[in-house]
Amino acid sequence: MDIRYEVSPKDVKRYTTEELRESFLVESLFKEGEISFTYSHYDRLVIGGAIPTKEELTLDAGDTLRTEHFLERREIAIIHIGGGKGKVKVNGESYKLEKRDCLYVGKGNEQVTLHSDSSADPARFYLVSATAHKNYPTRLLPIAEAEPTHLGSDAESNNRTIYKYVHEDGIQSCQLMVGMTLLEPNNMWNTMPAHVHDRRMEAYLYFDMEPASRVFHFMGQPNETRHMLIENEQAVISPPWSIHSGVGTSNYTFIWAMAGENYTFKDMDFVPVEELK
Ligand SMILES: O=C(O)C(=O)C[C@H](O)C(=O)CO
Ligand SMILES: [Zn+2]
Repeated sequence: MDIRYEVSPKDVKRYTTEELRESFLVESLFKEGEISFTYSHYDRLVIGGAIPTKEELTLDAGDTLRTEHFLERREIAIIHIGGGKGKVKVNGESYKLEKRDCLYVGKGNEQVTLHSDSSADPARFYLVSATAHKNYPTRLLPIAEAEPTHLGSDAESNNRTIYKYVHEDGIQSCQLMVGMTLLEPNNMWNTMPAHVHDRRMEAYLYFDMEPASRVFHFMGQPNETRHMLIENEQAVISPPWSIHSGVGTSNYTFIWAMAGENYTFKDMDFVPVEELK
C-alpha cells in the first residue's frame, strides 16, 4: 500500500510543488486487473481504485493492516464511477452496481470480491474505508434512490448537486461519511466559499473529466492557501486543518469522504472569500 503520513501545517508553508503532491495527491489509483490502495494516517482513511477484468479482485488486508481480513476492524464504501456494469460479492451475496451506485459494507465481513460483467468494458470502482468499532448492515444505495441537494448558482459558477450516500440520515456507519457532487455544465467551482472542519479529515476523488481537463484544487490553512493541478481520476487527501475547494477547466464530478471526531455533515467552519490568502 502507498502510505501517506500526517504533516504539520507549519511545514507545509515551505513545501515545494513536488512535496505538496507527494503528501496530498494520489496520482494513479485505477489500474486494470488490480486494486490499488493509499493509506492516509489522517484518521487512518484508506482510499482505493479497482478495475476487475477477467478475474475477480479480492479485498485483502495485505501486510499494512496486520489483520486477518480487510474489514476485520474497518468499514468500506464502494462506488461505481464508470465503465460497464459490475458486481460486489459480500460473503457470497451479490450486489449489482452501475455508474454512481454506492455499496456500504460493514465491519466483520470476511470475503469481499469485485467483478466486472464484461472484461471488454470493465467496471471502475472507487473504495474508501475507515476504522470501525461495530457492524452496520451492508447496504446498496443506487443513485436513483439517493436524495439530491441542489447548491450554488450560475452567477457564482457553482451550480451543483450533492448526493449523500453514507451519513447520519442515510446509510449508517461508524465514522465514514461519503457522498458525490456533480457540477452542471458551465459550472466549475466546488466548495467556495471554502470551509474547514478540524474535527474531520476529507478525501476527494475527481472524475468524469476529459483527459486534457484539469482541476485546480485549493488546499492549506485559509490564510496560507496552495493549489495542486489534478487530472481525471486522481484523489486528494485533505487534512482537517485545510480548505478543500476546486475550480476546473471544465465541469467535473467528485466523491468526498470524511472520517474523524464527529458524524455531523453540517459541522463546517466557513471562511469568507475576503479572508482567504
Ligand atoms: O460541493 C460541495 O460543496 C461539496 O461537496 C463539499 C463537500 O461535501 C464537503 O466538503 C463536505 O465537508
Ligand atoms: Zn468539507
